[in-house]
Order: sequence, then structure tokens, then C-alpha cells
Amino acid sequence: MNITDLDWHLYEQRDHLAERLASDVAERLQNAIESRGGATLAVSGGSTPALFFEQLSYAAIDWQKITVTLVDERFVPESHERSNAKLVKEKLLKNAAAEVRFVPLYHDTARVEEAAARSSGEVGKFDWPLDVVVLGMGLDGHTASFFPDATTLEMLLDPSTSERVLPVQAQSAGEPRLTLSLPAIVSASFLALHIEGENKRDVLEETLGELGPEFSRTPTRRVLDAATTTPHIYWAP
Ligand SMILES: O=C(O)[C@H](O)[C@@H](O)[C@H](O)[C@H](O)COP(=O)(O)O
Repeated sequence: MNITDLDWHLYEQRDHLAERLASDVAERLQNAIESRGGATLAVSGGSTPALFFEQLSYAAIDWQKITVTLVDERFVPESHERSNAKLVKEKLLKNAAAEVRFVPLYHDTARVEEAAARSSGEVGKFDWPLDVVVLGMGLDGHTASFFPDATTLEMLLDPSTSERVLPVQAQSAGEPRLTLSLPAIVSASFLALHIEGENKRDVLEETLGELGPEFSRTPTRRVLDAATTTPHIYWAP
């Protein structure tokens, strides 16, 4: 994978990026609805996507035929301030998108592994592959919840797993996580990586230049390398 194998969408301002990403995602979802009667969208959490979610919530598309889920989730209940489901419900599930079907990943189980097994079964009932997946990236090169210090990183990045959702234990993650698996992400018909700021641009360019063996590359690079369609990079300063 190198810079020319990606579709770059660069903007001067974050609000322009949010408008365009929302428009591109909405178009892909509506196209999926027109071709097969439904569409699936998986979004990431964190601090970057709020403006994009707000813009997407106004899209005039057939939201009642769309299912939204998360790329990853912290193992906390929706009432918790760190919940990605909370973020999505506050920023995306409103306006035109208010009634969309949302499938969270968190379950109130004793162990994150049990929650992963339950959500794996639930998202496994979707029409696969997903139509749209929007990823973020951390400054450590993680994407989804594929943290470089995850105890089971190679399992998380296993391209042959049949699991759709996996549990994650990683010191740097803050709490146990739930994440879509690598094949669930990279098989998306439209795969977008949404990053903002110079630091993340530098991290991305560094990871694209990695020459070491595959297993030593950052998780973001491993995902981009495994993508079945040309990944779209959305960036603003
Ligand atoms: O649960 C999460 O935190 C996200 O899904 C995660 O993968 C996120 O995309 C990156 O950590 C970037 O987060 P920021 O947007 O906060 O920089």
C-alpha cells in the first residue's frame, strides 16, 4: 500500500470535510438501498466524528432502510460519558436520521468476551459486507480498537477469522473494548479513514512508508493493506 493506492479527500476546513464526508456516505447508503433494498453503516467514536455525524443526520435518504452500528465500543454502558453509543445517539440519531435502526456493541455482561460473542451474533445477522465503514485513527496508529499493545493483536488482525466482533484488552485503551474484526471492516464496499490535524497526517504518512514485515506494521496500515476496495482518506488540518 502506498500513497497512490488511496483516494485522498483533502480539505482546508473541518466543516467542509464533514459536509463532504456526510454527502459521500449518504450517497453510498442510498445507492445500496436502491440496489438491494437496505444499507448498513458502521461508524467510529472518539472526538473526531461529531461534526460529520451532525451533517449526516440531516441527509435526505431512506433512513428507515438503514442499519447503523459501531466499528468499536468501550466496554461501558450507554450512560457512561465514554460510550460511543452515547456519542452516536447524541450526534447522529436525530433530525432525518432520528428513527434509524441502531445496533450497539455493548452488552451488560460480566466479561467483555461474553459481550463480544453476543454482538458478534447480532451483527452477524446483517447483510454482509457492510456498505460503509468510517474509521478513525489514534496517534499510536491504532484504528477501530486494534491497539498496538492489545494482548491479542494478531488475533484481532487475523484476516481469516469468521468472528464479526472481538473483545480487546489493551493497557492503552482505557478500558476493555469491543471491535469489529479485520475482515468485517476491510470488506466494506466503501471504507473511509477520517483523520484531522497535522499530527495524524504525519502518523498516517509514516505508516504508509513502513517497509518492515507485515506483522510489524501499525494496525492502520494493516487495515489499509487488507482493504478489498480503494480506501478513502478524509483529512483536514
Ligand atoms: O472508540 C474509539 O476511540 C474510536 O473508535 C477509535 O478508534 C478512534 O477512532 C480513535 O481512537 C481516534 O479517536 P479521536 O477521534 O478521539 O482522535
